[in-house]
Amino acid sequence: MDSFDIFKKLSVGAKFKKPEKIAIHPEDDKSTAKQIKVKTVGDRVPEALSTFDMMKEAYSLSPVLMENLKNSGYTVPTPIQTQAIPVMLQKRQIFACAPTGSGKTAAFLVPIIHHLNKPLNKGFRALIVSPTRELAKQTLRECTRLCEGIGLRAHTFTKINKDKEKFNPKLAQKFDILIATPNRLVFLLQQEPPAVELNNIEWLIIDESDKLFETGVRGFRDQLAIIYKACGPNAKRAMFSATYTVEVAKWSKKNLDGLIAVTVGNRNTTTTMVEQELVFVGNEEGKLIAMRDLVKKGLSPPVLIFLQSKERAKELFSELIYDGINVDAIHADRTQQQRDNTVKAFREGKIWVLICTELMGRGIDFKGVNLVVNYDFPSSAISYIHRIGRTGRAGRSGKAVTFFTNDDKPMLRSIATVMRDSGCPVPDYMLEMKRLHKNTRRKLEKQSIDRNEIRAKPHRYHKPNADIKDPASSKSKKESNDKSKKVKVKKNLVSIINVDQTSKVDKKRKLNVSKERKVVKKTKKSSV
Ligand SMILES: Nc1ncnc2c1ncn2[C@@H]1O[C@H](COP(=O)(O)OP(=O)(O)OP(=O)(O)O)[C@@H](O)[C@H]1O
Repeated sequence: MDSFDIFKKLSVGAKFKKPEKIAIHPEDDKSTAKQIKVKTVGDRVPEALSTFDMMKEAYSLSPVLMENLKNSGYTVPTPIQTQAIPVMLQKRQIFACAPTGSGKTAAFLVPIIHHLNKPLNKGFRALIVSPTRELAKQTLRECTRLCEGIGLRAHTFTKINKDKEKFNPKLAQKFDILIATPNRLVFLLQQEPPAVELNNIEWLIIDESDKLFETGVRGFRDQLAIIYKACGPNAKRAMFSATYTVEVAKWSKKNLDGLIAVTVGNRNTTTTMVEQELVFVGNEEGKLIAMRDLVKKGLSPPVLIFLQSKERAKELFSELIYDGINVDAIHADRTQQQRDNTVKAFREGKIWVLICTELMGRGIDFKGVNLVVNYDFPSSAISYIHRIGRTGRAGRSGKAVTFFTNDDKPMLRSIATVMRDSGCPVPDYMLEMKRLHKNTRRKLEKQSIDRNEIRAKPHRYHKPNADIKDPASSKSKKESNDKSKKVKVKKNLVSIINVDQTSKVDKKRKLNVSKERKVVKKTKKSSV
């Protein structure tokens, strides 16, 4: 029996039957469409659209915009679009919650493009706030596509053209729509004089609103307060997200006059298009074995692999690149240019497996991702929903595999509950596990688990799991450090031997691995 057979014996992974295909469009399948409930709360809710043509008749949508929708392949509105578009076309403020990959971007872009109508040369009139630069760029692409032939121009800030961003009223006047991350925007707003003018904003869209309301390290909430103030009291606001949090709902109810809340399907569930699997892997070595087994069985690219930190993303990259997998990694330690290149290469199919952190967990729309692997267990149910939502988008099916170890037990119940609520059968024992107190859960969500390094060789001196006694744990730290150094040196020798047998690109990437390993060792703190 080899190590993999042992792993299989140990595994209590739950394999789930593939969900039935559910229609993204009401017309695709009338019976299933009825199951996608669109709930609204608010006064005088506008009639939902059943076709895009209804917008032309009821709201005189421009033929060019209608044509652009058609050219994007949008022939029938998705459930969120059926309701959010008419709400915004009537200039009502909205709080919208709809599953991942269900077309929320077009749901807010179409009404703002309609309202802005044509370029006025008076600067930004609509602002879309996105949590990451990658998402901002993606939204810019969709916006540019939908604005074609209308003359409206959208802009996003990047670090690369930092200098050009210095207050330049002429440059800013050419643009109508600004798509920005809160960090960058607040930085520019706080320049003396402000490097960006938001006085004319008519629509303020907060994409991934629950993320931006998190009171995290970056203090998104404080940043949003600065942005709101800069936009002035007349800007209409719209909040969009795939996940619901009480904080955003309460804030919206209190602050948005005439609010209409729109919810598609059940709150905080995953899309039904994703087949979900939870796999117990014992410990960190088990994860690598399980990962290699997935490869052995045959991966169907594109594949996304999520890790909890940039250090771990680098470590897994170092392992998988040796296996000859067409892999790359994206995380906060890479330059903006490197991140852009990696995203582009993955979109173009030049990279098949992309290792990433929470940075890519939200909003990113890679076409046709077949598999999401949660190599590290997500820190919260919300994170799980967004991560696995990178597959099963726009009516396509997908698969998500989540590895867990003994260390992940405390959060297992909440993920299992999301799976059950999304229609996946889960073993009863997971649902019967102890429910964590709200405060404990929040604390756990904020701190990432201290995990052993990802390495092919067994960890002779790894942190012992609760159930496994490690005979080496009593040895002095110095001794174990010395031994692990020896293993590292050996591995680097192996990499040099392999380099000769590979292509030029692989040679370069593999040689970088040794350098990256050293950096990983130094920066052991966990962040994306
Ligand atoms: N009416 C439509 N018909 C067909 N495809 C659509 C339609 N609207 C949007 N799409 C496509 O669906 C995919 C997902 O859309 P989008 O990225 O807006 O999802 P989302 O709801 O914002 O997801 P997330 O919550 O993950 O950010 C995109 O590829 C988009 O082009």
